[in-house]
Amino acid sequence: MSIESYPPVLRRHLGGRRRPEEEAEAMEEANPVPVIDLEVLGLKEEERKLEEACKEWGLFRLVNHGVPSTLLEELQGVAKELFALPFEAKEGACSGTVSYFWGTPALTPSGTTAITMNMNWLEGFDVPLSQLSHFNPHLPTLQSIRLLLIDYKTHLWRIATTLFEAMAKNLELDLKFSKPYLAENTGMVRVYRYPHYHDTNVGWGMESHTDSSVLSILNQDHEVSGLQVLKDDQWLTVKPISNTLIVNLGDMMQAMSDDRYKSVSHRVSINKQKERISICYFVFPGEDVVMESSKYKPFTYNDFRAQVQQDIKTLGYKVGLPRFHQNHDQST
Ligand SMILES: O=C(O)CCC(=O)C(=O)O
Ligand SMILES: [Fe+2]
Repeated sequence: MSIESYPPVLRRHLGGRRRPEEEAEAMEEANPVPVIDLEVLGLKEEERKLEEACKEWGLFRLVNHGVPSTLLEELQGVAKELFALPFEAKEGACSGTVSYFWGTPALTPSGTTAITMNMNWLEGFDVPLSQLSHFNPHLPTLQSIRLLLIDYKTHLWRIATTLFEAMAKNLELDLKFSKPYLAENTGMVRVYRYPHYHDTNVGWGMESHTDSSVLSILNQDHEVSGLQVLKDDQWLTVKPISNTLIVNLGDMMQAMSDDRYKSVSHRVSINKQKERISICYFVFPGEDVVMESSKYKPFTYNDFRAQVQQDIKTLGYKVGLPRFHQNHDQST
């Protein structure tokens, strides 16, 4: 048998990459996720902690973030209600700006969908935050989410800019150039539900990946665990703790930091007993802003997204940043 005879998506699993199932998992107690306090981020000691978290983990837990705990809980509650609606109601509720998706099957090169091992056990709503005022759904639960998001998005942008400026300072980036690397109008929220299932070997809630964003901010279920982060070759389960947010760094942050900061690999496991809700925010560079760094060729986020989409279509997976490396051979 020659491995080259397999479609790329299958080679990836056979060709020496470790299968996620074979890797040990542990709770984060043994190696706790770093905690950053937003209220004292101006202090030297907290800046140092942030620097270490960005370098060593690419992920941290944010406390004293200023979002009322009632708002975080209401978002979780209304999302739960929304997903509890019949499938047809959810499918029929969206048009235009907000979309409903499930399973995210991979595309074959011909464009037809194929059920592959990349099937994610989830359903979700995609909400571009800049479009909230044009979105006027009939479904009362979707309308409630919309109203909560109008409030939440102000907090998200405040948190994202505060963290970004602290990171830019640590990295000694010139804010004059790097400010457009974080653009408010690119902000989007994905509201997910991961169904529970007794046999967790059927797959993943979401397979191992890095985010393409600059920063991602997660309001994860306060009770049901699922999010796992790769740290020193070990998968750690990130504990659900109420009134805290999880922040992870994406590919764009890794690029602008010249690889000093880490776009962290993470995934979501299926829970045996309970479904899990998460409300995730992603923010990106302005679409046509050229990212300059010493490790990568200059590229815009548009270039990056197009390449990711093409790789998913033809190879079945995201290659991501290595495609843009200064010495990357385009033929591979
Ligand atoms: O649901 C989560 O906790 C994580 C979701 C995620 O990683 C993503 O949407 O990129
Ligand atoms: Fe992610």
